[in-house]
Amino acid sequence: MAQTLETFLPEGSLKRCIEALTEAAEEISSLLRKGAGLGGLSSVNTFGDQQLQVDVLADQIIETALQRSGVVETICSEENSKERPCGGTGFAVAYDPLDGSSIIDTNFAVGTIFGILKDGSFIGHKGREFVAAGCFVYGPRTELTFAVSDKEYAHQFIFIPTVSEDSTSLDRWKKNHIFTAIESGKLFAPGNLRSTVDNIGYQKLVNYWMSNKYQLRYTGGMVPDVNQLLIKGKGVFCNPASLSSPAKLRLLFECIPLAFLIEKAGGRSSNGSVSLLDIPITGTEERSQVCYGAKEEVERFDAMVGQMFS
Ligand SMILES: O=P(O)(O)OC[C@H]1O[C@](O)(COP(=O)(O)O)[C@@H](O)[C@@H]1O
Repeated sequence: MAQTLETFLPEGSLKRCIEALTEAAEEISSLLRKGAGLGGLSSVNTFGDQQLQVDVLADQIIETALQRSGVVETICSEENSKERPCGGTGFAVAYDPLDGSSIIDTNFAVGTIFGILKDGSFIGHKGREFVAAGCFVYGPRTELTFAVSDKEYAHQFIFIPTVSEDSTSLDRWKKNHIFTAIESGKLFAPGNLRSTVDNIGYQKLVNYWMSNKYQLRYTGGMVPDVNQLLIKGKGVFCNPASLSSPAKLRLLFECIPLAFLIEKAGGRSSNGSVSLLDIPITGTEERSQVCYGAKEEVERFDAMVGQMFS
């Protein structure tokens, strides 16, 4: 019988926190499948992005679930980046409620990204201190891919909406993968390609991938595009910056949690010079260029793109 999240996580506050996130993800997943909230809102988030109704809905669903858990002291999100009380004790949780706003209308896979720290604030900490991080993928299947600090590797669970008398909500999440390595392999997911106009290092790197017949696999959704590196066990994802196309990805809500996942699965992460897990968190609104993938691929990114424009 497949292991479930119920038996994978030891009893305790982290299990309660992950359970709250799964309950929210189940609700968001059903919202998306019903096509709810696709319309734009007049409001913008703290990063100045126009918000979709479903962005704000997902943000509220996660906030409510974390409040109900009683184990979360502080939350902040891409839709509302200010750290704010969550009424519980124990963790600080940072999240991007719905990553891929620009591709929801095209019905591509999107996701929720989260990072958990055992403290009341993220400020002054680093991603390497997180106790757990990961993402929910809302594609043909709804899946959770995450890692915890006191367990090896990264793990994936698929949501099977079964209801039986003696099962808990976490029993609906069945183990379907363990990720132990990300090797070199010819798969590339090149974000912010328009920055190749004035980022010559990135231009040369893209030419390298193409002249070495790398396979292009890019949807424009960070969650499915990074998650594929774990599933395929190979390749490279990047979203570099340039003067004309500055960094857009949010360090705390997107870059660090996915770096935690990739590095637990044996891959590497970088901002062009250091691991994203070694960048001190000085605020909740920082952006960064990113690269994730096999050791060799990330080293090539650092050598050819580096940190010129971030
Ligand atoms: O269009 P680009 O520059 O390739 O960047 C796409 C990136 O921006 C994002 O859409 C940003 O995410 P949001 O949808 O949360 O704003 C990522 O999912 C994706 O990887």
